[in-house]
Amino acid sequence: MNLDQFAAVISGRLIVSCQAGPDHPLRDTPTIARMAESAVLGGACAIRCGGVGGLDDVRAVAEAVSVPVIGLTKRGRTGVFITPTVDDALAVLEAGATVVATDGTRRTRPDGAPLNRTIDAVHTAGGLVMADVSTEAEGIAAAEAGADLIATTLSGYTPDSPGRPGPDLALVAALAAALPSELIVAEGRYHEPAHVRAARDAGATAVVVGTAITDPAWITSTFAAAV
Ligand SMILES: CC(=O)N[C@H](C=O)[C@@H](O)[C@H](O)[C@H](O)COP(=O)(O)O
Repeated sequence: MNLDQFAAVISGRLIVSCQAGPDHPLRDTPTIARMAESAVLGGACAIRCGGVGGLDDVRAVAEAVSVPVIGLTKRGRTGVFITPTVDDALAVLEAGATVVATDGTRRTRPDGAPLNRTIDAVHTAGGLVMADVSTEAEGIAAAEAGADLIATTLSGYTPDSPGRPGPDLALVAALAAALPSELIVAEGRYHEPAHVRAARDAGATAVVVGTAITDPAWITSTFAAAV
């Protein structure tokens, strides 16, 4: 699938992130695949997956659903941890992803290669790249490096971006203004449909929702708190 085709699939649509942490009761590859199928039934145009479930999750989801998969692996939780090396990115593509999500910040990567090395390798292998950034400057640099999509995924999770309880709509608006011809994806702490609408109004091409759809423990806690 080329970039124009992928853009047509996701424009104005919801992407669902199907992941579960290492100690979560749903941390099981077939369960993640069924979660992805359920998300597609509900209207997800693409599935983001992998994470600590790694390549097994990417493979299983790509087999289970007909929509495109945005795949990633995670190495730890500090520094550059989302699909951090060229080899990781190629393995994600090989596992069946249409798009490889990778850290798009300007921090040193574990293999020492600059971001554009990963982007070029994925492009050569026929894939697309989503750069997960935390600031406007990182998004601009990632676009210059050739990333196909710029996502706000890492806002609140790097030393350069303050933590916050809700989504970073200001970053969505800043990226959309600075990069009018790029695909801007809003991701990170979109917990309500109103947040998703606000991201679209701020200029996001598409919005990724994870926890609020796929983590029953988190969902239960929001109801439990209201009792
Ligand atoms: C920072 C990081 O590691 N984010 C990860 C990226 O894949 C996932 O753990 C998030 O669940 C995903 O970004 C969706 O966000 P939320 O679950 O907040 O809707």
